[in-house]
Amino acid sequence: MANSTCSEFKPELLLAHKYPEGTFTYTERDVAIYALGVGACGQSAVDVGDLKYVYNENGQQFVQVLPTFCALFLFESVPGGCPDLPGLPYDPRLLLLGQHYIEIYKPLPSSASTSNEVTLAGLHDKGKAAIAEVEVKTYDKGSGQLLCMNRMTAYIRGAGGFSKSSQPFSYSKYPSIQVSAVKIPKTQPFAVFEDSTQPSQALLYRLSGDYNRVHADPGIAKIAGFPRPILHGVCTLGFVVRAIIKSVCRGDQSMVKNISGRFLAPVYPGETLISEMWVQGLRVIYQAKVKELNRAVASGFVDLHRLASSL
Ligand SMILES: CCC/C=C/C(=O)SCCNC(=O)CCNC(=O)[C@H](O)C(C)(C)COP(=O)([O-])OP(=O)([O-])OC[C@H]1O[C@@H](n2cnc3c(N)ncnc32)[C@H](O)[C@@H]1OP(=O)([O-])[O-]
Repeated sequence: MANSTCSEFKPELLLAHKYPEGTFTYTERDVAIYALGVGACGQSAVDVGDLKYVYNENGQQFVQVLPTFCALFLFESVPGGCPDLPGLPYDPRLLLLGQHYIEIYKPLPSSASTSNEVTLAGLHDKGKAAIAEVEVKTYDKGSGQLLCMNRMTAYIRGAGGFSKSSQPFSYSKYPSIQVSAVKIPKTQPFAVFEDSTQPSQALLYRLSGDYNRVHADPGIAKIAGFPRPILHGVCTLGFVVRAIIKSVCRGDQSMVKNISGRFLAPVYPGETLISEMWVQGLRVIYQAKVKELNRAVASGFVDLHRLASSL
């Protein structure tokens, strides 16, 4: 439950809050369902780049894992993406995903049991909204190795104003460089990738464990201020990163090191996404637009371990 009974904000209570450790166990079936959820093979069942994420193609022993699969590790510990914030009551129906950041330390196994350590990484009073940042470190239970880190930035409309407006509360436990807003270059993009989401995209994506009702329930979507259910931000991110792997990494998903996304406007299932990419050293800057509206919906960067030799 994303709720609390206190009405007065007590930062010390919130910052001292201990979140329970979560366990997330997955199999190759989960990996394949996730890949379908972020559009793999959505345009062609024999897509040359995508089939390996959903099928043991060419006798490959294991189904390959998309790097954005990491985002799922958070939802076992933070159901619906609504963090428990003691002392700071809010309406979970008004919460949106503002940003998402991922660091990948080890290649993701195609099946594993993981333990997930949850901490509050940031809290900011923006007046009309509160911003809560939840960090999850994921360990492989078998080897004890740290696999990845997710940091979700929840933008909670209507929950701001909990501190003095002359000195708005702001706490962050990580360097600001990790979230620096990207500047979209004025030059022609290195690559542009178009992909359609399906009308059922959010209903398929949620089966991977991200069950926030704003993505499925028309009534909840209306209360949240949308004419119909919206696509999960991390689903949009999955589409974009898959496009970058195809267009810049020449299909090699192991090149991806860090992923950062900021969600600028909602995407409705069924809309067409256009991902524009610019390569700057080992960083790929991207912007995703909804084609039908020519509207930017997400921007950010993907850091790579290396560049493809054919670039
Ligand atoms: C979580 C799980 C549940 C939900 C899942 C989903 O997937 S939902 C689907 C996926 N998500 C979506 O579809 C969400 C799509 N995005 C939106 O609808 C809007 O961008 C918004 C409602 C998040 C903010 O709009 P607005 O007009 O209310 O904002 P403003 O421009 O007036 O700025 C106010 C302050 O907030 C800052 N700030 C602004 N934006 C962001 C951000 N994204 N991120 C972080 N921070 C942000 C900005 O810098 C400023 O601070 P400053 O500079 O004063 O210190």
